[in-house]
Amino acid sequence: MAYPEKQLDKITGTLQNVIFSSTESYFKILSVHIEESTLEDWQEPEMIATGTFADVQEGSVYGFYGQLVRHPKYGQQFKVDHYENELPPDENGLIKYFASGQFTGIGKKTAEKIVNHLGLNAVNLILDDAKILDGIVKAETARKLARTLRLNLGLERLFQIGNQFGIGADIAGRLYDQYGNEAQDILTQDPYRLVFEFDGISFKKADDIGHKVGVDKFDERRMQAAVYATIMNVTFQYGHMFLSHDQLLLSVEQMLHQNNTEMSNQIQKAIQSLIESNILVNDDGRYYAKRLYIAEKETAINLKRLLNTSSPLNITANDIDESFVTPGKMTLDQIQVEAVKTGLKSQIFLLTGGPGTGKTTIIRTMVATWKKMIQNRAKFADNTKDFLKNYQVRMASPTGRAAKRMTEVTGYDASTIHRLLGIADLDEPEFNADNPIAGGLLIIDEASMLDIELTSKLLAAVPNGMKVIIVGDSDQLPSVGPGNVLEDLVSSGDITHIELEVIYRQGRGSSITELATHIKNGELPADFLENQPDRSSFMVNSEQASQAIEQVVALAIKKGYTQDDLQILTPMYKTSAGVIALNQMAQKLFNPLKSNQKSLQFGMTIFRKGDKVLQLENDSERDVYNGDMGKIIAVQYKSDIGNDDNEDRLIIDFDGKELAYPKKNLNQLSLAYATTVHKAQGNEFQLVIMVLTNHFGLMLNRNLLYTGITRAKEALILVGEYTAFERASRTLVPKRFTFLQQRLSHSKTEVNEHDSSDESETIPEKTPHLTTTMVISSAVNPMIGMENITPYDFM
Ligand SMILES: Nc1ncnc2c1ncn2[C@@H]1O[C@H](COP(=O)(O)OP(=O)(O)OP(=O)(O)O)[C@@H](O)[C@H]1O
Repeated sequence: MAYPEKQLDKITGTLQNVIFSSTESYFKILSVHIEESTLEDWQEPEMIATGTFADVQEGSVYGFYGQLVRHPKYGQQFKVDHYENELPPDENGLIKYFASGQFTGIGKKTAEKIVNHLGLNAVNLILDDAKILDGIVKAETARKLARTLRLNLGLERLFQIGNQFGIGADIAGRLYDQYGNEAQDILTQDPYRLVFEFDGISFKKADDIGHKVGVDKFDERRMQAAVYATIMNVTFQYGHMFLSHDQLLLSVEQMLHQNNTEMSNQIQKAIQSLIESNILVNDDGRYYAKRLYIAEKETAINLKRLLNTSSPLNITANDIDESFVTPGKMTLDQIQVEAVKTGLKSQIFLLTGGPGTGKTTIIRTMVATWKKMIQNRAKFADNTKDFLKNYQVRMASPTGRAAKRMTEVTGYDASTIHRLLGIADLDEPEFNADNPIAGGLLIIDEASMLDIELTSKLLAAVPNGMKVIIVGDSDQLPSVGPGNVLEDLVSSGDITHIELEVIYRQGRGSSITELATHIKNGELPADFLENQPDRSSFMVNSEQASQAIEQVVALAIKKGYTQDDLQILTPMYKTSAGVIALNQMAQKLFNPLKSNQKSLQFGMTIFRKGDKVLQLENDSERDVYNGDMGKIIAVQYKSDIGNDDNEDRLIIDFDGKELAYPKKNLNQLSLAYATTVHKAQGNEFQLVIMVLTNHFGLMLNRNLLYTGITRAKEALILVGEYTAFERASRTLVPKRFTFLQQRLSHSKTEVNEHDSSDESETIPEKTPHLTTTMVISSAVNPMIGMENITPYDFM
């Protein structure tokens, strides 16, 4: 195999010592004594080399390929792209190497025999395939020799091979962690296996490698990986639970850029094989990834289980009446009272409503009423303490912020659902069907964010008899992960549901809730462009949007708004009015660079003390989740006193919890002055600046706009193009293909693995992302009423 190499300099030298070795990655800093080099400008006998290295040995000779760079603090050093162990250069040296005693069963004679047969390239030939030693040494000796060579050189080789395939050292290191010495064979002989098993190699990457190593285009491993990757992309990118046969076929053909009869036959064969090997499920024409099928099926089964049990407390209407606690001096309206009473009586209850309709008020009332009721009952229990524990209220939400808010309003502990279930990364939850959570009443808020997999885990851990109250706003964006849980539960009709419609929020923030109601109904209000005490719109064309936002933010700062109060929301990362550009702009305004200020850079982002930051992924172990916002309270360099990470790091405060982010973890963070609407779900801010322009094209939909504006508690400023806002308000988010609703509605027929009842769900024939049609509003003058408006009008 010959793969093209990058043009790099080479230093050959003896490793003198390892100055630094990261404990969590393969990053190392080495001091190298140079024996030979292609660098023209370097005259010193030694050089500092940095990069990703396997278990390198001090005193050994290596060839380092890379470039001379200037580190701002440490001066010139050699940044290593890849390296190789410089094996002895002649036959005598190689014989000595094999006979050195480190290879069991090999003395001088056997070493000579190996080198005579295999020549100077013996090591590489053995690493490629140990069978080459057949007939030269005994099978057992050959096996041990190959094993020791791989232990010594395997990861180094993997780095080199990975480099030739465009796989960086991080991924190569992770491959080695997962597969050990087998990684090299997998990469070069069966790269498609990685699509199924390894998080970090896409189908496209595997296919590039497959192509280079000569895998046939109809090879069944390629076909199966293509089908699997397609279904995973469609479900995890677009939220669908399944595809029809034709959608799946069409999407795979599109991914492979080929649609002829032969290809179509091979894809269908691959679909069949994946079903036989239990990776896909064909559920009456709905093609699921097995794990999603199980999640949907178990969600339905657990909901039915819970619906069919009753609380041992046997709560009556009278019990609730006697314990009813109204929060503060408020008088709940009839439907709110009914929601509290029905909710506490039902085994499972759904409460939905837009902003300001009293969902939190009802949670407060329910919790207070439940607490009183349980305390009354506890008087008659054998063991009061146990009784109170067994019937305690549990509260959780998909995000940390929402959980914190629940705690604040109810005075009861709430947590993220991950925390409630004890989900640590990749492991099974600590609480599950065999080890259920304790309590008598479970309240889940922000349920629009529930995806099917989290819901399935949650419901499995709910014991029989525990009441479940699910609260959310079904007009918000659906969950990031697959499924459409809240809407499916509502439309199943099998679960008691009350929708709150009257908006109670008054004063500041109230015209925002009115606007939300209009948008929910698919229209912009007639007064959209008129300034309200709590809402204003600033219509500019897309090129002017970022400048307009800059002016608005500058003015907000003058008026005393802090970075915690203000949030810029935009649909996408790129474009001049996207997250990345707006963050850079807002950072300059909120946290301008001071001279000699410490900072850490990751990609294009420079983090410094005082910056508002966003966590981009779930880290259950540290209890910090995708969408959590924090503030950088310190930037610590490696040499700083008190830095026990031994590398540069940030200290971030997430609502009172301080976490360290060494440099290698900075990929989990971004600045958070501006975020996507998706990332802001579950969070609320005093002032929201919402940006929509027609550049955001297919992202413009009603749920996105609705979710964005309802993040604003006190004031909302809309910036962008009127037509974009109008288009968003008229465009429904594409429907997700799910079957939870039908599985629930068909509760009379047992849902099981072979369920093939005659559900008459019609599956749209084409994949939605391929055919999404947008309902674009009729022409409206974008500058209506804009003549005299300046940013001053908006504050
Ligand atoms: N029946 C009522 N009478 C008077 N005020 C009410 C009533 N119900 C709710 N409110 C008030 O309306 C405001 C909004 O209520 P609440 O926060 O419970 O709504 P919500 O649906 O949780 O809103 P959001 O989703 O925006 O947080 C609160 O100030 C609350 O005190």
